[in-house]
Amino acid sequence: MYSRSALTPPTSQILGFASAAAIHNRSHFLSNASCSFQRPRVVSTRSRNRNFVHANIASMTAFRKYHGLGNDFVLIDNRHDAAPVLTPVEAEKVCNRNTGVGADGVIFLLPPSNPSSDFGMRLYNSDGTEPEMCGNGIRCLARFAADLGLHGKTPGKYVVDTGAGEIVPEMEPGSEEVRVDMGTPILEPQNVPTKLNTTEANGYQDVLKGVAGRDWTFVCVSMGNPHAITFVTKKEYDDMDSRLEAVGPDFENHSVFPQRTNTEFVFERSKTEFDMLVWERGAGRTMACGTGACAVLVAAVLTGRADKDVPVIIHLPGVT
Ligand SMILES: N[C@H](CCC[C@H](N)C(=O)O)C(=O)O
Repeated sequence: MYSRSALTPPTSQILGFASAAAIHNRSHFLSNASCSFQRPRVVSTRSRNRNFVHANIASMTAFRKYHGLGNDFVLIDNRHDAAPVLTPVEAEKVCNRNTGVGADGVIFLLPPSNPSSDFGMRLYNSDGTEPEMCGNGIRCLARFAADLGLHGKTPGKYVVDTGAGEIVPEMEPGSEEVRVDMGTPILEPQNVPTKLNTTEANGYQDVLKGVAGRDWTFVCVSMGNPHAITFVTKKEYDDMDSRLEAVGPDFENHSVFPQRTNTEFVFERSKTEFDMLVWERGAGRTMACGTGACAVLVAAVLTGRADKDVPVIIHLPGVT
């Protein structure tokens, strides 16, 4: 569940998380086999009536696993090089939940790209594509940096270069919680980007026709990455939950979203409580989506479903 402070001028997004990320910070290792990326190949052989297990481990890449409200990531300390140590294809293999470590993405803690920042962040979705920003991901990055004993120029915060500009996660001393101002939402359709006419003159909404067997009214918002938000009835919400894997890609890859899109299906319980189902660009169904939660709040305010000065709660399936 996201506890969401109200929109504060200039409609920046303070993303407070009701339940701090449960942090899994046991170090793990990935093997980089010379010919292709594989996990340590563990071969069980039978010899002299005993089972032998050989781990074929070539070079190693240390990582730690973190999640924010179930949105989980492999984190790699990549400060030694401005380029991620894994390729998108290798990252995709790492994210595979059957043959890899399993994650929604791989996040790289990079050296800063300008003197005013402390670190850089790049990430690959589980399909190997690279998004501009990740709300839960940057929270996990902040915890990762703190667990590594790293400090920013200003105590209690890290200034991080991202594809969406400088983002500053903050950590209360001694607290597990990481809060982050997600910046100002982008609403101009051409900058989301979307070909839908979700302009202010059009009430920030437009209809996408003929997807998953019906038409949908969308609000489109960028938090550095594109989001398409549609408000549905409880019955429609539950129906979408049952067929999200089947139809999610139809929204994600629709031609009205030139850079694809994250899609949020939202049921309005009240002006202060919403249920959010998300099909993420490049990651599919995830338990939570930080930029998505921000985009949903913005869409609710723009359509009069929430008051920008009143905090709201966004409920996520499977997260209590
Ligand atoms: N899949 C997203 C990036 C991760 C966003 C989400 N995990 C978050 O917490 O904001 C995209 O391609 O835009």
